[in-house]
Amino acid sequence: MRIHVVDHPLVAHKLTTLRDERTDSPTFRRLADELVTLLAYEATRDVRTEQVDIRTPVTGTTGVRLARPRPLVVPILRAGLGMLEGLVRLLPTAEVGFMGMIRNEETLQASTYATRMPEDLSGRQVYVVDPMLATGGTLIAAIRELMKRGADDVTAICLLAAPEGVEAMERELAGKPVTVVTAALDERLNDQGYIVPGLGDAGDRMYGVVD
Ligand SMILES: O=P(O)(O)OC[C@H]1O[C@H](OP(=O)(O)OP(=O)(O)O)[C@H](O)[C@@H]1O
Ligand SMILES: O=c1cc[nH]c(=O)[nH]1
Ligand SMILES: [Mg+2]
Repeated sequence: MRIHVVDHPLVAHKLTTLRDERTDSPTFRRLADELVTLLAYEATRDVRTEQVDIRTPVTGTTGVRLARPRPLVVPILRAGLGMLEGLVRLLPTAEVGFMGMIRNEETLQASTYATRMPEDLSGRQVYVVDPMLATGGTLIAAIRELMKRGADDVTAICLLAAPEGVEAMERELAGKPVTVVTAALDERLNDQGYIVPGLGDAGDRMYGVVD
């Protein structure tokens, strides 16, 4: 597994406002959208392309376009939904699959309540988006499901990652073709499994508190 922490002043600036408890939901959603677009630049570095012959108004030339099969983007509901548009804007040929997952706040175990994506992902590049990589339970389960369906190259784009979650992914997905791109690797998890300093509950901050 590869991890890439994007070190860029614009990313750091936007992330600081995102973390700030005074940032309201509309601003939080806008910043999450902007941040995924910046992270996508790094995350799509190895997106597959094919050569194409075109004519400019001046001459013929050879360029590239996104290859088939199309990449698949998978937001992990709820909070991952806030990162979807920012990514598909840059990957116009991508298809979109959905996974609804929830972490039990007592046991910290992740469970899946909805899945809607192709059964056969053989040969597909998949981009999973979820703002928070905390214990790693959610992302590990999601990536296992994608690989069970045949995905051969998975990139996870997160806004924040905890060292505990990165270690769990390295242990559980050792040797798998997985890359994690994140805006920051934070200090640790607290006793409730929240990332420190973190930004709180990403889903609640985007969409409001659910009982
Ligand atoms: O790495 P983990 O310890 O598994 O935690 C990370 C998960 O927790 C959050 O989702 P949550 O369960 O709060 O669902 P929500 O997006 O509906 O709020 C977050 O968006 C991740 O999916
Ligand atoms: O800090 C955290 C950890 C898990 N999920 C969140 O939304 N925030
Ligand atoms: Mg949540």
